[in-house]
Amino acid sequence: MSDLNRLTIAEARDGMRAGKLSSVELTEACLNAIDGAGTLNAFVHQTPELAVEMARVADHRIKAGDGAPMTGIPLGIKDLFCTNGVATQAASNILDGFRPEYESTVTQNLWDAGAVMLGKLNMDEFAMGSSNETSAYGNAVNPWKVDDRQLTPGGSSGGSAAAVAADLCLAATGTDTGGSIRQPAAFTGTVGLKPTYGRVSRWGTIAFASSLDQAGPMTKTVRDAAIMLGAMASVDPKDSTSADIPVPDFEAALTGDIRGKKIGIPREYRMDGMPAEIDALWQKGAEMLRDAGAEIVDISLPHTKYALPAYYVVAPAEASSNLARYDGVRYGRRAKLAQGDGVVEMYEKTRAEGFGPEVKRRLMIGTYVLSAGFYDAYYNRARKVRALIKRDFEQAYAAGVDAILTPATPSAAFGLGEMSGKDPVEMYLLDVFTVTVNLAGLPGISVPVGLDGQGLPLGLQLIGRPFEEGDLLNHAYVLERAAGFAAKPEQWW
Ligand SMILES: NC(=O)C[C@H](N)C(=O)O
Repeated sequence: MSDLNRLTIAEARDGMRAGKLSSVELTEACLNAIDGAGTLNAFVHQTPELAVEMARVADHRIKAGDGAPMTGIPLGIKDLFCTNGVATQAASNILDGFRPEYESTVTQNLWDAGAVMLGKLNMDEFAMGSSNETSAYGNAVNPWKVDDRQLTPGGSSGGSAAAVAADLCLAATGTDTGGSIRQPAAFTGTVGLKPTYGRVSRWGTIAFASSLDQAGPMTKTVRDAAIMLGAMASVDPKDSTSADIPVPDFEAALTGDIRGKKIGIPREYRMDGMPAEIDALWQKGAEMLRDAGAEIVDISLPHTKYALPAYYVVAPAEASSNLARYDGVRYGRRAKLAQGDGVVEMYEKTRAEGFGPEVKRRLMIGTYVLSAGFYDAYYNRARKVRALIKRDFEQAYAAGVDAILTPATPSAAFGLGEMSGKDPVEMYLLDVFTVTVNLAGLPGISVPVGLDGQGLPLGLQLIGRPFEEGDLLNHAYVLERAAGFAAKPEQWW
């Protein structure tokens, strides 16, 4: 079989179980694809020897009849997950040289299930950004391209999205604080699932904004997202926000039957100036779900317009606290000091040269909104707005809505460099459809549904009830099948 790297998780799993291919063959196909894709700058640290070793173990396990659904599946890991002995930098210079002495719960769960690590994936620095351009490694590149215009794969999990879209791995891990899984998935024609807050352990995942961060799968299909979430999720005593709710079989929830389900279309998401293409795609998506037997209802989420400002207060506030630990003493880089420099100069110089401009901007915003005179005016007010946003969703679900359909992004992927130099708020506006879901702690999934006029992928977002990822995935599965999105980027790299 050639092009094994193009397989989905489900196809590879079934092939390995049937003895038609081995994990070593699959892993080697991915390693070759990675070698040929340097221009995409998706993988930033590779672990080829470890990968082949893990694949060998997986093959033995499958032969012994001890395989799990993820056994032998080669994955890319976002650079935000701590991996024991393997460089982990959160795409920041301040973590240059950091090799964790422990494994994040998410990656440990994946390795326990028999998955294979290919290496670490590019991202925005500390997951702050929507274009991958804040990465200390330089940005990853979207495998989709129009003429000679190179495009962003989105962010912050842009390396993960690029790697999955270009078939460098079968799937990848991502994290999502305000849209970092769903937006890059939409920009690359892949599937990205942000689980309910608390479904997946945050232990060992480098923190950005702890009350919003959630890891999830980035895959080629909805079925793969269901399989991979099952392996990533766990009840973890090491994370106090891990929910004590058993992990069900998400794949079994993919019945393809959504007859009688109620899908909400929130009127506040129909923004002024929304491109006609996005609006048309949204309507088409609603029709697909209606044709599958669901009832489409108009709903109101009245506090939506306050979500972005609330997010860009809460997230930087939490980041300023979380990133205080990078002081040149405990992790990664320490600045060169001059004669007579004391500990304060060491902190200052290390942080000044270690953090990039976007991270510094957020740390300053965060410190400001938490400072004595402004705490009530900004931080407390944002927390109250957050509670109202959460209540909007609760009311919709209490009224019988099963899932909510919205666009995933306000546009298709934009050109690299097109946003830089502009007001940073323009980039923040791209998160308009996704941040509400993090503020409310809900599960959300981006599904590729169509192409824009230039031939670039566009995604729709489905938002589900808390801890009902199975039902959400089933809605996404129906949408995926109806849309029949089969386009792939032409290989130019
Ligand atoms: N981390 C994320 O979810 C991405 C979001 N655009 C942010 O910069 O905060």
